[in-house]
Amino acid sequence: MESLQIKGVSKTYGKNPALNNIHLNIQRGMFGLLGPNGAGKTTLMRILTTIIPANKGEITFGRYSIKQENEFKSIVGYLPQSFSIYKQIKVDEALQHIAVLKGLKHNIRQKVNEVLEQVNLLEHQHKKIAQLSGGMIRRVGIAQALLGEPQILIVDEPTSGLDPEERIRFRKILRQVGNQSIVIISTHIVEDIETTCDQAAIMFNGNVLIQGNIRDISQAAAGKVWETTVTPEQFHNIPYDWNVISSYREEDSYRVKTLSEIQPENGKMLSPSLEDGYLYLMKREKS
Ligand SMILES: Nc1ncnc2c1ncn2[C@@H]1O[C@H](COP(=O)(O)OP(=O)(O)OP(=O)(O)O)[C@@H](O)[C@H]1O
Repeated sequence: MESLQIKGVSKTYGKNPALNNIHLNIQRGMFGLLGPNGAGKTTLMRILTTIIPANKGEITFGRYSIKQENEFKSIVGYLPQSFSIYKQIKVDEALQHIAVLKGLKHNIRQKVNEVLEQVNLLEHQHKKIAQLSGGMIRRVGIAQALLGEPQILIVDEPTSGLDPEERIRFRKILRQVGNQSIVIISTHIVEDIETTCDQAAIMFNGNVLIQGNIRDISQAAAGKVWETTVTPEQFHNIPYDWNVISSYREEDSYRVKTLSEIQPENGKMLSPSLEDGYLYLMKREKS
């Protein structure tokens, strides 16, 4: 099975480095790119979509190389975070127009219907974009990215701004696409990755800190996640260096989850989640 191979990719803006010698090997399925603002995720996605060139490195997918820009572009679909579309046009007309711009020549109406079906918008095809909710517009965004049957689909901040129901629906659509193609989602919402992805990479300051399956990344925090039960008074005076990740209110106490190299008093060790692994790696990099 072909994989997307990113080898030694670097990018600077003027003198400022944005990506430092990135290596990633991405297989079919859902792949998460996780990192805080400024980590370099958008830069990497813009390189993959050939919007900007890398300064160094190689990117290939089977016989396709990013050096043959137009050919490579034809196998990539992209939904940018800032996807917007003219509001006074109907859904099907908008997609037919985009299909032509993408260079599709035959059976355009049928191909538009297929992608509308994939994103559950077939019944809304004759509505104007202005009549759709934010979540539905985002699904139109996925539909346009799917035109041309890309082998690699890249989605930036897939669920930001969506309500919980639409978020779940959107993740489901991405997972369906991930059965046949590579889907790369870039986000700082850990839950998006935890609920949809098989594999992920964590980026920070232009570097890949770790790549692997979700469990492996979670394990970065193994032996460092603790749960302690405290009184309300103790809870309100928790020192900053406890590194509280989350807390749950019980009837007359609080359960507090913390990140620590050493066992806190009465601390019970927990098995780490992806968020714990991510927070641990961030803390390690920043200290
Ligand atoms: N067009 C640009 N010109 C100059 N510097 C840029 C440009 N785009 C990004 N950068 C810088 O490159 C670095 C990586 O930014 P990038 O947008 O790729 O990160 P990100 O992980 O996508 O962050 P965010 O989640 O905020 O979009 C940052 O230091 C950013 O300031």
